[in-house]
Amino acid sequence: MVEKPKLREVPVREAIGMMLPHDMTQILPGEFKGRLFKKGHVITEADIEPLLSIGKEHIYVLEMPEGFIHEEEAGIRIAKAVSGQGLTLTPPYEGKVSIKASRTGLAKINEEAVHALNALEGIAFSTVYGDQVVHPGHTLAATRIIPLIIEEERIVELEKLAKQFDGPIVEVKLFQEKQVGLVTTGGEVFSGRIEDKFGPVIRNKVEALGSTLVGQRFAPDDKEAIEQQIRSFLDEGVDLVLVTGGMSVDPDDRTPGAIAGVGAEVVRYGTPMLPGSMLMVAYKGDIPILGLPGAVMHEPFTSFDVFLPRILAGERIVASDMTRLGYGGLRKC
Ligand SMILES: Nc1nc2c(c(=O)[nH]1)N[C@H]1C(S)=C(S)[C@@H](COP(=O)(O)OP(=O)(O)OC[C@H]3O[C@@H](n4cnc5c(N)ncnc54)[C@H](O)[C@@H]3O)O[C@H]1N2
Ligand code: MOO
Repeated sequence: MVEKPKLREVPVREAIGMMLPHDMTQILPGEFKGRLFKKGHVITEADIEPLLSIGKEHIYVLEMPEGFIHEEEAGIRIAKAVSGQGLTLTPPYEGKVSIKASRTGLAKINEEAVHALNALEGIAFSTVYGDQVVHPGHTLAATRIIPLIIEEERIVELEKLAKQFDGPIVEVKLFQEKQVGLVTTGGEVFSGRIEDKFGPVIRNKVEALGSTLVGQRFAPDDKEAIEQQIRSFLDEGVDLVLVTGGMSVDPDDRTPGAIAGVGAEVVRYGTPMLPGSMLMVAYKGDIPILGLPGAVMHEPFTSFDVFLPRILAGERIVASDMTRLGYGGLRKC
C-alpha cells in the first residue's frame, strides 16, 4: 500500500523560513508568463507581497511520503526513458522537461508509443509531428507529470513500457551524404525557348540536407530520351534520381512512362497532398527515382519536401506513406 501524499497547508504570512515544494508561476496576460519562485526557494518577508499578488494566500509544505517522487525527478526519468540519439534534455522548469535536438537531422517520433505513454494516468508527454527536418535547439517533445508528486511505481511502469517499443520513442536521425542525379524534361526547356527554373530549386533542397547534386541532364518530351538520361545516372551509381516536369495529363507528359520504362518498380503515382499531388515514387532496386511535378518548382513546401528528407535519412518510402498524406495534406490548391 502506498501512502497518500501529505501536503500541509500553511498561510503565506506564517510561511517565512519554509521551503517551496514546486515552482510558482506568474501570468500577466500580454506581459509575462513564467516562474516567479523556484522550487526549493526559502520564503522571506519580502516574498509575502509577491506571493499574495499571484493569489497565494496559502502555500503547501510537502511531506514526501514513502514510495513517491517529485514532479522534477519524474519529468527527468520520463524524458530519459523516451530519448534516443541526437537529443538534449533541459533542466525541469515548472515541472516540465523539454527534449531538444542537439544536431540537424530527421525527427523520428513513434506515434503509437506517444499514445500508449499518455494513456498512463498522470503522464503528459507532448511531441511535435515526426519526419520533419530539425536543427539544434528545436524542441521535439516536452513532458511533465500532472500531479505534484507521483508513485514511483508508475514511472517504473512507464520505463518498462517505453522499452517494449522497437527503438527509441524520440530521436534525431542523421542525413546520409547521397549523390543525386537530376533529369529535367520539357521541350520548351530543352530547346532553350525558356530558362530552366527547376535546377536551382532542387540543388538548394538537396544541398540543404547535406547531399550533392552531381549533375543535371536535359531531355525533350520523348520517353526514350528521358529513359536514356535516367539510365545514364543509374549506370554512374548515383543514390537517387529526380526527374522534373511532364508529370500530368497532357500528351507531352512522358515522365511516369519513362520511369516505369527503365524497369523501376512504381510505389505510387499520385499522392493526396496539395501541392505536389502528381508526384511519383519508384525504385530501381534500392535506388529511388522520383517524378517531380511542376508545383515543386514554385511552391516552398510540397509532397517532395515530405519525402526527400526521409529518403536522404536512408528510409524507403512505401505506398501507405503516400496514401496517408491526405489527412492534413491540403496546404494549398
Ligand atoms: N486537367 C489537369 N490539369 C492539370 C493536372 C491534372 O491532374 N489534370 N495537374 C496539375 C498539376 S498538380 C500540375 S503540378 C501541373 C503540371 O505538372 P507537370 O509536372 O506535368 O508540369 P509540366 O506540364 O511539365 O510544366 C508545367 C509548367 O511548368 C513549366 N516548367 C516545367 N519545367 C520547367 C523548368 N525546368 N523550368 C522552367 N519552367 C518549367 C512548363 O513550361 C509549364 O509552364 O499540371 C496541372 N494541370
Ligand atoms: O502535382 Mo501539382 O505539383 O500538386 O501542383
